[in-house]
Amino acid sequence: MSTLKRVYVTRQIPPEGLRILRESGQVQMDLWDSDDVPVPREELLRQVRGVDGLVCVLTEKIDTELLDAAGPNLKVLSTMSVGFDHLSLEELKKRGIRVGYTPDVLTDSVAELTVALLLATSRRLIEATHEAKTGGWGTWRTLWLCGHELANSTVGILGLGRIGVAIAERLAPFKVKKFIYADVAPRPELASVIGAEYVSFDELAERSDFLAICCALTPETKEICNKHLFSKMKNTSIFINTSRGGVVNQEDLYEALATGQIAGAGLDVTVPEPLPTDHPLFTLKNCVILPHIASASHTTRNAMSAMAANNLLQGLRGEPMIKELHP
Ligand SMILES: O=C(O)[C@H](O)CO
Repeated sequence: MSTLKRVYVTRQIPPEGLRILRESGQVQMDLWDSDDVPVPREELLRQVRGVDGLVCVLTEKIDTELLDAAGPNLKVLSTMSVGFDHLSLEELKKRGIRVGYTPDVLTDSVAELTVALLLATSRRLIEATHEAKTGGWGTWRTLWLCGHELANSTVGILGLGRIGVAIAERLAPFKVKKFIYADVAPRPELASVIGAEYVSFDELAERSDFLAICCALTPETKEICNKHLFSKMKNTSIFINTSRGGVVNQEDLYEALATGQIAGAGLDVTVPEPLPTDHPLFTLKNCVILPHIASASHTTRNAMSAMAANNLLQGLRGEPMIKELHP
């Protein structure tokens, strides 16, 4: 009888992770062999039947239905993501299923992209290239395409963790005057790295010239960025979200951008994803929307896939994982 553990991988993850799984000699792996199309739900429910381990990405909802379909053999779930709002943690815990995820390895890439998005939004780069390409570039004009600069600004971070610190470290050389942050509790150790001041949620909104959203999506943070927050922000402020779309009330954000309540927004994440091309946010010049690419560098995606594979194998061996979520 084979001692290989049965594993299903819900996406063609980057090569490093697949290599680790294939060469482990530990698993018999089935794979949804596409990166372009997520595994259809029906197919997923069929494929997970009786598996010992599952590697997923953030497009798969790991909920009661799926765990019921998998059955009692399932002992380890490994998600190739730092975010875990697609997982029913309570249900996983109840069933004693161990959960691996991939923090840290993506911090640099996400921080880098956040800075790029912030600059693209505040200095109106997308509008500017569009104007240059489509004949809007007349004479040099004194106030045309003026944006907002980081020098002497106050940068606010909602949810100070590894990524927020990494963003601040990258922004500091732009001569930011002050970093402030809000969170459920002060994070003195992390804050001291970037000299950030702990403030209330309202103060964060009122004082930030740039507001970077870095908190996880949880029931507490769902749509926490809504008209209350936007109404307290300055009309010169830039709002940047690279965490999860669900932390923002998009109708309220649209209103704030369309009425000039805030100056601009850069979003790498939306609800839903993909955001329909006829969504009102796409009509706004002061809203830059990216298709969830914050961790999308070759190095990082391979590192995430390797970590997801190693987490799974360690979990199946009953060893500590490199990065395990303890719900
Ligand atoms: O949760 C994550 O890992 C990011 O959103 C995608 O890399």
